Amino acid sequence: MSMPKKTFLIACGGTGGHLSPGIALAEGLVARGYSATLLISRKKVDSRLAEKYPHLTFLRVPGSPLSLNPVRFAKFVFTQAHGFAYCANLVRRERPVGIVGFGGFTSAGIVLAGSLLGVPVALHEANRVPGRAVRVLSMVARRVYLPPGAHLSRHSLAVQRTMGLPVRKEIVRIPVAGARAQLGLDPQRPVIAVLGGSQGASSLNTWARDHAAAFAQVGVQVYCVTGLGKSGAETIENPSRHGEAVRTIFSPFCDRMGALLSAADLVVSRAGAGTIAELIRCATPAVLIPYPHAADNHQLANARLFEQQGGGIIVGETAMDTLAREVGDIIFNDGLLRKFRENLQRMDRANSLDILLDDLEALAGLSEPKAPAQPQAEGGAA
Ligand SMILES: CC(=O)N[C@H]1[C@@H](OP(=O)(O)OP(=O)(O)OC[C@H]2O[C@@H](n3ccc(=O)[nH]c3=O)[C@H](O)[C@@H]2O)O[C@H](CO)[C@@H](O)[C@@H]1O
Repeated sequence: MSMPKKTFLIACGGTGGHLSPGIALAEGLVARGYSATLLISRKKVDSRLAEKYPHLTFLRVPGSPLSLNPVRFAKFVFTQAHGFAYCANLVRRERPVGIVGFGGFTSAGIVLAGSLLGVPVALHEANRVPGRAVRVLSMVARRVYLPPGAHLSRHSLAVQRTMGLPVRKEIVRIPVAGARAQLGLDPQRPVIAVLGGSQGASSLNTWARDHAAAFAQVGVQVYCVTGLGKSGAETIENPSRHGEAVRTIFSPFCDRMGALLSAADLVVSRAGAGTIAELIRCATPAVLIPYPHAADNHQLANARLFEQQGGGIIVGETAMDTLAREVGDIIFNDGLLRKFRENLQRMDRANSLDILLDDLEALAGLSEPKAPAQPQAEGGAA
């Protein structure tokens, strides 16, 4: 009779920035012979991202984000209490050997239930300014993974580890002509990809629409991922200065991020930790426009390291009127694009998933502990 597989529970819903590393981790655990269940939210973006992974087990847990609006606060309290009861039952039933939370409101119930029931709990923070969920829940965690240069001051260093963001295994660079053809783009013409994180960014969508004709004039194609519910799929053709048709594509969601980052000469994007890790993995230069209302301005902190390491530049939301000029200057500067790509290749840390898996196995008592990775200097890669 075969032994049941040891199970890890991974709480990673609410945004693509939480779910994508959760999927990467789940696939890594399954490849090492464990079973993994992903706890996600009931938001549309979670369902859409999960669709592509029918071989993984997803559970939609009750929960909603914290809000100071009285009605939404009452909803938060009610759904979190419901979520906690659901998670306590789940832990008793599944008897996981470890629990990993990637932050956000879906982590709270399972992390608290797991720690009360004696399961080793780890938290992973993707951003260079740790979020509220990770700060609060770190009190009960046996391990907290933080990006290079980030610390939780009130915490023992024995609990904290420096860790990059695990990237889904299919996000890899592929040959550019094939990538462009897959996406319905002309393989011969340059491409700018416009990304707004998992929810899309209205100001970047408007910018792409307003500048599509001007980029077409100079032969540049634009591929804009608008975000679910923000607009429908649409392909527009505008003339180049030689009268040829040049494409601009708007798509609400992208299932082939590896192909898109391979197709693009330059990305114009928000500065979510997930997108930045994928830009580094595919060595695609970017102009980052940090979302100005992100908690504690963490997107600016994420973007600053990317810029300091030479992967691209930052343009502030208030300087959007300069964005087209900046993008125009970079897209035709082959020397600068090459330099950005070289810098990005130096940043790649392809093994952060393996380091994470090794440490989780040790934490769950499934292997001998290894020496902790030395905290990295401020300039370490994501
Ligand atoms: C507005 C906001 O606060 N966003 C936060 C959210 O990221 P948010 O989900 O907005 O964005 P990220 O860039 O971190 O991640 C997006 C993820 O979704 C995937 N994707 C996106 C669009 C699409 O069409 N297809 C697709 O697969 C991307 O490949 C990536 O893996 O959590 C991140 C991690 O804590 C934070 O750094 C971000 O600041």
